[in-house]
Amino acid sequence: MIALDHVTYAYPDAAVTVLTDLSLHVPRGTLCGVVGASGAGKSTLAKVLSGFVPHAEGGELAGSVQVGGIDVPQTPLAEAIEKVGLVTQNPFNQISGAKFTVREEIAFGLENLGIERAEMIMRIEAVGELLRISHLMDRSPYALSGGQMQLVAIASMLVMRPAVLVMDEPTSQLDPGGTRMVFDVVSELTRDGTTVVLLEHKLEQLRDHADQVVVLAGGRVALQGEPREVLSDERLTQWGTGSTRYTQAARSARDRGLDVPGPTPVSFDDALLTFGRGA
Ligand SMILES: Nc1ncnc2c1ncn2[C@@H]1O[C@H](COP(=O)(O)OP(=O)(O)OP(=O)(O)O)[C@@H](O)[C@H]1O
Repeated sequence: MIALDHVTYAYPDAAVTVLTDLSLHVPRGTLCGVVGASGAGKSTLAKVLSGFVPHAEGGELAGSVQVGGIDVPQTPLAEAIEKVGLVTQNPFNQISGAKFTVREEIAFGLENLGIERAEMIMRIEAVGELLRISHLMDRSPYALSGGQMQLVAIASMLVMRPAVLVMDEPTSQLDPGGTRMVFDVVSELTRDGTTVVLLEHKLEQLRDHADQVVVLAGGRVALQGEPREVLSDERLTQWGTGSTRYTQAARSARDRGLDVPGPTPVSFDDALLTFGRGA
């Protein structure tokens, strides 16, 4: 469903490449988490996957980018958007600026897709309930809190039902309850066949929800695999991603000679099982 092969990219007039000979394959219906230090190129990868690079930002892109059945660099952005939805890091940038209410804002993409009115109404109501924003529908998109705006930005993408969703830190402005809800919604979408790439710093959430995790470092995929294995890898510190408090606690216990059985825990649930108090 996603096949990037030997992708190299530099922004216009930049002396160095941000992505260098990067290859990444993600099967359909997978929730793929991407982690990496600040500046590792996560947002750039999101823009490559969705076509904003190079279509909107220019620059030099080499290699092959196949996403949701299309060759992204060869497909006009307006068409690519139908297949690959991008939730940007800053929801304020995603608001169209052309609509007076949240309902109209969420309808904006559907209008461009030519979806008929009854279907549009049905989809908007459904996404409003799913993300618990039905009560905001008549508000101005600019009279929302950062977290509410983030949910509206996510709703605007989900409502178009793209085959692939790329989400760049979609829960950065949400409280823990909102974060859990978004991760649960996204997991549910993958069960229905949507492929999701989630660029994220919240390692515990990725451990609990992702099917696979990718570490970006030096413009390449440094590591890719099962979430617990990847997120407890000792090299994460050297790659600038850090580790969760549960991983740190287990390591420090081992350093003091204590017996911490099994694989290193990453999340609270892992820690419960590791210390024998699970289920
Ligand atoms: N429009 C641009 N023009 C030139 N350089 C850019 C542009 N956008 C990003 N960069 C550079 O590309 C590199 C990767 O940036 P990117 O935003 O992709 O990293 P990131 O991993 O998403 O970081 P963060 O976690 O801080 O969001 C950085 O060195 C950044 O300065």
